[in-house]
Amino acid sequence: MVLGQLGGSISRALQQMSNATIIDEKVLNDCLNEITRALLQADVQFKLVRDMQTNIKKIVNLDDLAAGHNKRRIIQQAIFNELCKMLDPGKPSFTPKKGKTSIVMFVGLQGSGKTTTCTKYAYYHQKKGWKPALVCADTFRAGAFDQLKQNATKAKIPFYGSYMESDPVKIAAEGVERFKKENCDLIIVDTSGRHKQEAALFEEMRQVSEATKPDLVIFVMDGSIGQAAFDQAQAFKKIVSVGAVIVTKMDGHAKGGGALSAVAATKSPVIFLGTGEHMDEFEVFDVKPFVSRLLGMGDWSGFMDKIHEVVPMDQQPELMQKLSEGHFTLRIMYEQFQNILKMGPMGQVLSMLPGFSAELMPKGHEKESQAKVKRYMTMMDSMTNEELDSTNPKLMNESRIMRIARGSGRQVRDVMEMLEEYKRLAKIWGKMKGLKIPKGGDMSALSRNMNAQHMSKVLPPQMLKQIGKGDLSCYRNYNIDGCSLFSYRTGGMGGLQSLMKQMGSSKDMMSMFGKGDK
Ligand SMILES: Nc1nc2c(ncn2[C@@H]2O[C@H](COP(=O)(O)OP(=O)(O)OP(=O)(O)O)[C@@H](O)[C@H]2O)c(=O)[nH]1
Repeated sequence: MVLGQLGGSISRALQQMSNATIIDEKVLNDCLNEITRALLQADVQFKLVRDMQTNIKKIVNLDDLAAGHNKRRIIQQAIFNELCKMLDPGKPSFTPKKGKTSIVMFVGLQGSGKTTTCTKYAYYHQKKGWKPALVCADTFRAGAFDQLKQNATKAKIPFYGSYMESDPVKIAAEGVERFKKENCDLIIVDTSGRHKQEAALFEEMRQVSEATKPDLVIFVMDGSIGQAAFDQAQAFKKIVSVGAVIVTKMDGHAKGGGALSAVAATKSPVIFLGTGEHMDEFEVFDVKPFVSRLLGMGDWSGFMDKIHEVVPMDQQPELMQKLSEGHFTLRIMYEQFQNILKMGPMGQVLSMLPGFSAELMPKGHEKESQAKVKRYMTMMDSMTNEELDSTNPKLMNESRIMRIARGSGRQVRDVMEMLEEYKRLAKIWGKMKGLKIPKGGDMSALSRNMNAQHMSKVLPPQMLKQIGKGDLSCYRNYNIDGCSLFSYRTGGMGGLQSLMKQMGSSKDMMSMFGKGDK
């Protein structure tokens, strides 16, 4: 994702500034010019970038800063604030309430990903216990209704549309009426898209809006449209009251800067990002953690949320209990591998950690790591329950190893390698023995109290050392190996502690850049 490149360029500019012995006007200007270049390359509108530069210069008056002030921190904070300001229109969008009927209308150009996003939006809410429904008021594109019907059926979401009726306004009104009667709490109306901004599309859109009286109009924008984003978003805003933006295709070549422009044009917040064609490739958009990640400052809370997301809540206390008793079995390793695969691209997850940006993660290694994890899991699929649940290393004798190799179509040495990995991990996890589990198994309490010591258990010692040195270049070559991911949970406090010192305590950092400790 090109947005990763933007983050990388901004982090590098900040890093270069930090390397300078004295921070004077020239160093500040060089840093700002570098950031300006990066933003323009990412398709952020020129005026926005220029305003940002002027604002930062106004805030950071080097002459006024008394000696002893941490100029780097002040500059970094100013850049952080300005980027947040660009993405935060100052007022939140209308938020539908579960159990109370809300009508949400989707608008956007043809191919922006409206229909796909409608289903993702419905699916996201359905998973959270809502009763969503989809109405297809796109009568312009022949396959639109079929597409929506197919997606909705897959996700078991009720839908409404017609092959015969050609009046989108009539369909929209009928669909909304029907689902109101059925007590759906989130009625989503998909509208037609056209090649470009044309009068007929806008008139139709206005009429659909008038007939359905949406509580929220979401403008769906293809993240790769670049500089055109501002005008396009503004044109839609003039006709219907756009209240929120969803930027799609952020997984592809999207430069992402268009998102910033769309916010400025519609004065509406980005609420989600589309990150793939699949139903669950949909991320809630949160300004501060997003900018933190862009600047390579990490997003602790996002990282922990991701972990909570993939380790089922009901498994967390049980897992911790077993680990605290010193029981690390092959089954636990298997379940952990499953969780890792669910976590999604490693680069994306690691970009939530301070010092990382998605760009710094070598792409090629992700596939390799995943293939290795999958290979290990295939071998474990050929094991008996007794083997999976045992903590006795002697159980795995020669004949069992040969049987597993045969059963999984792998070589004996592959099975040996997997068992070696298990032993290594068992040793590491053995250190969890005696861990105090929060009362009632409340794992979120554990993560809320996250500090340097906890983080040191999830990061590899080499990485901690490099983070401490502030040397990000190493990540280009850092061999992210799916299996050594587990070794991230061991040792190496020094680096992280010094990082924390540089940035203030983790608590400071979270309240400054993220959601903060609750
Ligand atoms: N990679 C990627 N593809 C996406 C994403 N969102 C949508 N798409 C794809 O973009 C294409 C167009 O998406 P649609 O949902 O049909 O777009 P639309 O805006 O409804 O199009 P019209 O109905 O013609 O206006 C499809 O191939 C989708 O699979 C995304 O976040 N990432």
